[in-house]
Amino acid sequence: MTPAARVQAAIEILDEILSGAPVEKALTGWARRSRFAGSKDRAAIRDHVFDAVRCMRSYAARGGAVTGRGLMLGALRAAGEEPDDFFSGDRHAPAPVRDNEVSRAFATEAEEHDIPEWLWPIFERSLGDLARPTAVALQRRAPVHLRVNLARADVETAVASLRSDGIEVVPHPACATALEVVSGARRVSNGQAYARGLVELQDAASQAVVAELGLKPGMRVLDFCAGGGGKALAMAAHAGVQVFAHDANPARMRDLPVRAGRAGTSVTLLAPHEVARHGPFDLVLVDAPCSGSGSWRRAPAGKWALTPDRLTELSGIQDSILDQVAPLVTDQGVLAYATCSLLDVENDRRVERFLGDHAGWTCRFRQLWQVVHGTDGFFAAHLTR
Ligand SMILES: C[S@@+](CC[C@H](N)C(=O)[O-])C[C@H]1O[C@@H](n2cnc3c(N)ncnc32)[C@H](O)[C@@H]1O
Repeated sequence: MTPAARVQAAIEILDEILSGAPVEKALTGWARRSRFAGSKDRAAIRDHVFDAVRCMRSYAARGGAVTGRGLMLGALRAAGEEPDDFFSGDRHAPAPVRDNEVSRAFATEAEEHDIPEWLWPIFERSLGDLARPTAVALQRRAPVHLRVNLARADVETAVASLRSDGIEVVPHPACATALEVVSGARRVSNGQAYARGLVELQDAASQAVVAELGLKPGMRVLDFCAGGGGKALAMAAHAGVQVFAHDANPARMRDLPVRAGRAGTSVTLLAPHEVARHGPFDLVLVDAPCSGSGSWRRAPAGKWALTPDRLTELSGIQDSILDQVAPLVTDQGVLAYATCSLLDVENDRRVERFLGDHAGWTCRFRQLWQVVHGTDGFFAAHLTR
């Protein structure tokens, strides 16, 4: 496909997304209908689409319309490309740019920085001086991070194995197990290092959240919101730690046993009615459902789907999960609360609410990992009696 044909494909996919289709579904639907496209074409089109969803507001302003065409026109202008080189009207290329398809000045800072208008005051209050640089970082692609699975290999062995797969990495400062892929990212999931369980795909801040838990041999820990099990697996890589996993939606943990097997570790899945009978636990991790604002680079549609009502609803869910798990923690144990959110209403304010309602508990650790420091945005607090 020509570069212009890739732009035309992105326009069609973006129009589907703007009509309400989920991003992945729109991309796979297009790929299924377009067997002529090679893997490089698909990857380039995917990048166009994700870039445009990340920068939906600013590209629409630069492109003059909230349409697939407007977004791609805005994308080319933002990148300093000459739109006429792509919008040529040639076969498979978009039609030529019309006189009324002009760029306009940004109406607000939120528009310029691709944050929903209603959220900007909360974003600014939460991040202070880092609000603008964080919003800019969220407009860009996320790096690919790997976790070295210490249950299978040390860092040197994993790096050597990745190199023989054609993947170059550098250590990431957020955590001793974290590597950042500098080339060959698309080879990771088909490589030997991954197949043999030496590495897992996991953001460095997610790894750092687990590294800060102070896991020691003999501990029994519960991952209460285990989902796909990224953190449960990272905890299970610690020798002598017994990991239990639970999720309100157990189907989300479906792949966890296979992933644990590949990693040479073990995680015991608990159905909701089994949790209390296995408690209390030395550590309960609540990796809570949240806005996902810290990972909007990877899942940018979440940025536009969030509403004030949903944010309020999430706070209620976060509070009720914390209340529910507090009795599952041993007297000397730790309740670790984590979110991949940058917003104070999901982080500090939830901790303050918990401490206000639960006499005798204190917060002995609190940290926000910042997107501007090269990881997803993540928050963690350790609550003890
Ligand atoms: C942020 S995700 C977890 C990600 C996962 N820990 C990881 O590292 O891959 C939050 C999870 O919480 C689950 N969840 C939502 N409400 C819950 C509840 N009331 N109790 C337990 N889990 C819940 C969701 O199904 C979702 O899988």
